[in-house]
Amino acid sequence: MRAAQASTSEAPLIRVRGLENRFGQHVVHEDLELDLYPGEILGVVGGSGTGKSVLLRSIVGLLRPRAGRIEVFGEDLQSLSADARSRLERRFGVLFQRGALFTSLSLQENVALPLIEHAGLARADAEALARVKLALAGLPGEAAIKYPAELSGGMIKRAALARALALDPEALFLDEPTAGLDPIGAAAFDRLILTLRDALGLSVFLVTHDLDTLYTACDRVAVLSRKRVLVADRLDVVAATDDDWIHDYFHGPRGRAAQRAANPVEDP
Ligand SMILES: Nc1ncnc2c1ncn2[C@@H]1O[C@H](COP(=O)(O)OP(=O)(O)OP(=O)(O)O)[C@@H](O)[C@H]1O
Repeated sequence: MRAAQASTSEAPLIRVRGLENRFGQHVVHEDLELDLYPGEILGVVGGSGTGKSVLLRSIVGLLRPRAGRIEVFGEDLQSLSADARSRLERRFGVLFQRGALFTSLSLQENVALPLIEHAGLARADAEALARVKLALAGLPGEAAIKYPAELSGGMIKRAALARALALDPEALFLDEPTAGLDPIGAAAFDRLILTLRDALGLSVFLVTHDLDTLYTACDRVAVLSRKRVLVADRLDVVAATDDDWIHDYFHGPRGRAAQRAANPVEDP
């Protein structure tokens, strides 16, 4: 397993306390607690429908929780004015599950858009910077003028990542970034996230079902279950937690294979 980069002794970058989310009678989160520390890659896992995406959307300000407190960079999200909130939200980069690129725009136009809208750059400057971001996300130069429909799933993810990086965020939120990628593409994406975190000092909140991602990229893992975070800790601690879902997930055939791949010499 990789060494943890984050210092959990520092003040958290994001602090969630007493979070409650519900849709009608359906309670998704109740008294949920979670921290994201500076420089860490936090993997967020849980069964389907346990509220991983809802948690992500609450933290980035796309969903107003029913109750609770979300502190981001030391500020209480709910008590900020709309302007202050919008300034704060620009310090996040978000990669949504399906990439959410504009299909009628080329990749460089997609990535340039936040630079024009939020940073006030002229189009030519924004597109030049967009090409740098696309390269940072591992795309070849000729991809810049392509349209999303012309790209593979892996390239779309990279373009969406480039857009999430457009405004030089301090924290990156990724919703199932390797879903739909083949294993080689997924492994390359995991390495890219690690490289970017190390190079740019990002803190990363990463929703995933991908066990390989947990083993190769994450410093800590948070498990969502029964409306809250059941445990958030290093992977070995989480995997040893006494809980049926955790046991099935980490110690089933896929979990064992991911662990073997991550620790080939430790396996008998
Ligand atoms: N806008 C909404 N209106 C009503 N219910 C919603 C809404 N968004 C999410 N939900 C419900 O909240 C629950 C949690 O959804 P969420 O998408 O966060 O799950 P998840 O853990 O990310 O699942 P998956 O792993 O399948 O992506 C689900 O039961 C979902 O149907």
